[in-house]
Amino acid sequence: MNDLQFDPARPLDLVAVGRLCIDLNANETGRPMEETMTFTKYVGGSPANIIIGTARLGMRTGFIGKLADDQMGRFIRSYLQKDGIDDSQVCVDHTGAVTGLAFTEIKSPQECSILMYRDNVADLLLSTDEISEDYIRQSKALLISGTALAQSPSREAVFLALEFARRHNVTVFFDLDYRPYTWKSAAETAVYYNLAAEKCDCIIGTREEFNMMENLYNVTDADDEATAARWFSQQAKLVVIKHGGSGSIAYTADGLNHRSGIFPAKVLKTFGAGDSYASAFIHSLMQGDSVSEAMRRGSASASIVISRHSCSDAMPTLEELEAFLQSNEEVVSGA
Ligand SMILES: Nc1ncnc2c1ncn2[C@@H]1O[C@H](COP(=O)(O)OP(=O)(O)OP(=O)(O)O)[C@@H](O)[C@H]1O
Ligand SMILES: O=C(O)C[C@@H](O)[C@H](O)C(=O)CO
Repeated sequence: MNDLQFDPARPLDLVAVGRLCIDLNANETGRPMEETMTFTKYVGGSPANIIIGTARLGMRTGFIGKLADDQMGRFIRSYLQKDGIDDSQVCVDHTGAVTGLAFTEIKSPQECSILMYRDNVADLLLSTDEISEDYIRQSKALLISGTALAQSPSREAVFLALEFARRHNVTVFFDLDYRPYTWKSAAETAVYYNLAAEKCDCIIGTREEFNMMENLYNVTDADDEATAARWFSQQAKLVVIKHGGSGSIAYTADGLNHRSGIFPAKVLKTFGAGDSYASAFIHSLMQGDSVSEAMRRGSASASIVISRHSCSDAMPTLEELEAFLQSNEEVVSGA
């Protein structure tokens, strides 16, 4: 059982804060970036992908972020609007900052990588005066994502959003979303991740991301239970540790753990797995499902997205997810 509370009187279900970017995914798969000639453009950035996923599943969503004043920024805004995501708190930079670009290389289903262009990006210029307490208090839940903590002023903006969420009993989900290229040093990264995580109700990350927070370098046998216990001594009521193709494990504050397997997929590329997992997991939990059911749905959504070309556009609708669950079996191997 999890103790997360969602106030039914709030008009919004989930508000995300953080980066809105562009993914340029290689059209020619099975070859290195050097030989890739064409790419397809999609909205990207982990919190953007997650909010798109939850909107597709029927949640009432909003986004707090900053866009570049360029064609890419306008493309992102119109995409959010098309999916019914409230963009009233998405502001526009006027200093000449640019939209972050992620070029993806799909050498094989197992060998995917991302080449980032993130100098002077607009998303990291979100500032505290662009965070509305009144907006945050209208939502049942807030999603934060680690990359927004990498630099000021975005870092302080996220901490202010966290403070407003705490003040108004808005449940906070933290998707760790650790992207090393955005950070200066491992020690600095861990400090800010820990400061944020101690204020969050539900923490979702891969084993490697939790290792980073615990300053465990080159450790292959870290203890999931000890990790969860560390966060239960703070604000957390639910800790989800993902193990890629081996599934995931969630811990609840009552001392129970819940294991999920995977839905075998015809993998096209692995990125986007985490974001699609998070969106269906959060949606399911907020519908009142058990933690185990939420994990099952997260795994199913991940399986759908890794078999498709994009991360955002590939997010399933509720009908697609239900149909997938009807016709596919989860395989549990033990995370
Ligand atoms: N090869 C796979 N086949 C089927 N499902 C998978 C596979 N890899 C991952 N998943 C599903 O996706 C979930 C999240 O995967 P993972 O641990 O790779 O997250 P992540 O590293 O955050 O993803 P991302 O690559 O998007 O950053 C897993 O718990 C699992 O349910
Ligand atoms: O911004 C990034 O780090 C890349 C994302 O845009 C991309 O969609 C992804 O990797 C999803 O997990």
